Amino acid sequence: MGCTASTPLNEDENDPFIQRQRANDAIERSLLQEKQKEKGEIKLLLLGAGESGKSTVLKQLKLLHHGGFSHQERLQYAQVIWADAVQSMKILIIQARRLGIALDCEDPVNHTQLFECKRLLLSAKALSYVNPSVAGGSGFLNDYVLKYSERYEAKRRIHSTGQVKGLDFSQEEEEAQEEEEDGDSSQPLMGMDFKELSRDLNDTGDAHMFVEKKPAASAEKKVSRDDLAHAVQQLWLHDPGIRQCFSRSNEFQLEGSAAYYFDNIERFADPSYVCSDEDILKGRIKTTGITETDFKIGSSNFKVLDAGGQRSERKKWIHSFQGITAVIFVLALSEYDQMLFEDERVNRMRESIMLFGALLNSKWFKDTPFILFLNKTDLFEEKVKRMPIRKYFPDYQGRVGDAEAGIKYFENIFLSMNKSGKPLYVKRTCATDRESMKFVLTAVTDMIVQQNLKKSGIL
Ligand SMILES: Nc1nc2c(ncn2[C@@H]2O[C@H](COP(=O)(O)OP(=O)(O)OP(=O)(O)O)[C@@H](O)[C@H]2O)c(=O)[nH]1
Ligand SMILES: [Mg+2]
Repeated sequence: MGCTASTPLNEDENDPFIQRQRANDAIERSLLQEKQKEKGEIKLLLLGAGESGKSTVLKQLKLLHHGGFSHQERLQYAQVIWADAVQSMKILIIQARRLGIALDCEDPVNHTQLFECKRLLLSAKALSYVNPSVAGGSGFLNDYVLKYSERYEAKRRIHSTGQVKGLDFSQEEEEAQEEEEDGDSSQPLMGMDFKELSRDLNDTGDAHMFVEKKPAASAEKKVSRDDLAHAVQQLWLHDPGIRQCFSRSNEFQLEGSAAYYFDNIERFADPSYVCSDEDILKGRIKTTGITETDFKIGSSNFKVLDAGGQRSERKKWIHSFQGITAVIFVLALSEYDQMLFEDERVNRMRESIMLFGALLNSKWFKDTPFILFLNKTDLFEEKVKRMPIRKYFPDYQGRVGDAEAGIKYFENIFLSMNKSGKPLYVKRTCATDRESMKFVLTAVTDMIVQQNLKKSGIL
């Protein structure tokens, strides 16, 4: 006979008290497991202004630790890049007119072929070449229409105060409420079907994109993707005015990877094209909300949160501020001469400086280490050769074309924002480059693991 009392099993199971007790035990056990899991988990939060490269950093982590991209993602990016390539070339034509840049393609007598390419392109509806379900469904379509909508742009300007916005969440919440009450600028487009969206993008309301209306007779005939790709390529390679306009793209909004799209347009013209890793790193899909991705790095569990960086997205950030092990703030160094997409009166670099200061010194991150990625170094090194930093930051003393002096200058501005003297690490990055990012991300994740172990008293 053993010393533990054995009770008949059937009697126990029917006893409501014991049943309740067992249910409670199970709940407690699972809460404890959850807590233990969270305790060991490292939470990294990617923050920064829109287009700074946060999602590209996440993509590099996926390549390193998540087995890369899914087939679905490869198909999705092929659709999105194709539509953006066509739209970006249209933008260059229209902006050249606005900036008074002479284009060969406007000359039907001496440049008949280029003229025809331009005509084809301006009459094409970018969205009608996209399979909306593969491209990301109605969410993508809504975002796409808003991105290129002249009417929405005008509304953005009217609504904006032109002031740099920090992290006054109560104010952001109020504004969101107001927008809802007087009809959120983005809402009327939500939930519309593809045909309506496509029409909306092409009607006279978005006139600056579609100044040249095609004749009714040719409206029925859809230009083939190959012909459209050829038109983009010809304009890119053979119209010097297009290149000149491209070199002034800091004066308007253009996709950061537009040159890559044009250089590779033939590949993207194939409707069944499956994107390479490099294509996905160069492609852009704006993040809305906050995505969470789990990684197993060495023996540590990481949760990486990627937040949408545009102003309208920032009111959602606060929901992810708790329990963060480290913040990675991504800055696009090359954007010192560009204005925000959300408000073309605000310099992107200045917005990032203010945003960084507000986050670094906020009560939420009092004890949280920050890692600053000085990103887009490749674009920055090219840009400083032709665009003086002093034009936008008058107190800059370095030589024109001196990339090192330029990086140091901005780095010092960011370091000087650190009021509490808490840990702040700086890394120079080119988030689209696999080799260098492998190195940077390995160093960063190792450092975070070490610090986390120290903090929890294990080291
Ligand atoms: N040349 C170059 N392009 C980069 C670099 N980092 C990011 N990009 C490109 O910049 C664009 C925007 O990058 P994203 O990672 O989507 O930016 P984001 O910060 O996630 O933007 P939001 O989601 O709007 O907040 C993409 O086309 C990227 O390929 C870089 O270091 N060099
Ligand atoms: Mg993003």
